[in-house]
Amino acid sequence: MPLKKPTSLPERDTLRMALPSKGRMAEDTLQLLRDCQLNVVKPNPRQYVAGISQLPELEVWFQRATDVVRKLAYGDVDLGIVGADMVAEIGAGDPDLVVVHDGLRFGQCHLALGVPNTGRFAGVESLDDLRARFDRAEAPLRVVTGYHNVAQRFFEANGFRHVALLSADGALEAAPAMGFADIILDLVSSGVTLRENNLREIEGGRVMSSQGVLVANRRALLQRPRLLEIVHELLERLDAHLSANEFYSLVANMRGESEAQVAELLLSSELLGGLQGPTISPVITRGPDGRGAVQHGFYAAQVCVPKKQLYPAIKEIRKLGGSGVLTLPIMYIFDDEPRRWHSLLETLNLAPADVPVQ
Ligand SMILES: Nc1ncnc2c1ncn2[C@@H]1O[C@H](COP(=O)(O)OP(=O)(O)OP(=O)(O)O)[C@@H](O)[C@H]1O
Ligand SMILES: O=P(O)(O)OC[C@H]1O[C@H](OP(=O)(O)OP(=O)(O)O)[C@H](O)[C@@H]1O
Ligand SMILES: [Mg+2]
Repeated sequence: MPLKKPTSLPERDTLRMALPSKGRMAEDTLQLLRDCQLNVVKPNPRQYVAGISQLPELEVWFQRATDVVRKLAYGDVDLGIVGADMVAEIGAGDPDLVVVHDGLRFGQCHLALGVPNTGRFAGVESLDDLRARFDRAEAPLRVVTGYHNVAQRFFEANGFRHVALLSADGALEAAPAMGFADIILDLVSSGVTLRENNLREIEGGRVMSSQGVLVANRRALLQRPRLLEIVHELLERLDAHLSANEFYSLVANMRGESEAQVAELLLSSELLGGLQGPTISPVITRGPDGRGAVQHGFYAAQVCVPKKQLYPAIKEIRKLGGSGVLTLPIMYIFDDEPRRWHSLLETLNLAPADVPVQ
């Protein structure tokens, strides 16, 4: 019989965060935290508890992805990092789970139906086709998946009435060829596994997209002293790193009559407006007397551009008379207050004044 969820939080003095112990998310989670200057120190590889020196009151527990969500739901851990797919499957509709950060930009994949290219399913192009031809009481559609809860909701929402959900612990893509199932519902990222197994996605067959998310236990957020402060710090560090990762900082020499005129030139371009407009500085060179002298008609301009727009931005700078463009990575962008912090406070019905954070 399943254990009923306790009505009060387990008593303990420490705060706990669960991270995936193995699989694809494990190393990327640790790397993300390292990128935020948070080093998880694991005394030895077989040990399941670790610490982060910058957050001494937080214990880190390594758990299988499914257990990260279960333990969050029960309040045995207060925070966790896991794929959104796992939250949907294991924690669906649980009011105790609060997604604090919904886009950690790793573990990107989506859950989708995989339908055989050959045989009875060869002509099925869309979910509507699939329902019209294979949702039959006399021969239910056999779907193998590790995501029974997600699958059940998806098929119900899409009007299927005769689906048999089957289980397997891995290599689901082999099941249709083996004759064990008709189609699969599994994670896809590059699509190679589907393709190599003679399966394909169909129109309307995408179930949900997923990436790493930071999740918390709602009651822990409200009742455990210091947890909200730690969450605030995590959100600040994560967003500072994740948003910096999207941009390059460019420094270029620009010809112009004045700072204002150079600024105007740059602002005339959509690409070069920067995050908050460009920064323009005079260029100082050594004069004949050995002292610094302002070089007239020359300015250094600094702008941030999206990484994907790097080359168009450089062409634009040249078009505006710029030269010598230095391209620098940005480590962190600490903005005023993370947008997700405000959303979290709203979710918890708290006012900013209730949570004094530095
Ligand atoms: N191909 C993929 N590309 C990107 N992310 C993925 C991919 N497969 C899985 N993930 C993400 O990683 C999480 C963990 O999956 P993974 O397959 O590494 O572990 P697992 O299947 O839970 O455990 P095990 O290694 O024991 O099978 C998934 O819940 C999902 O969020
Ligand atoms: O679209 P692709 O890039 O090919 O990735 C999809 C595959 O990745 C996952 O399996 P994984 O490699 O984690 O193996 P597993 O079944 O042992 O978990 C998933 O279950 C798919 O089989
Ligand atoms: Mg897997």
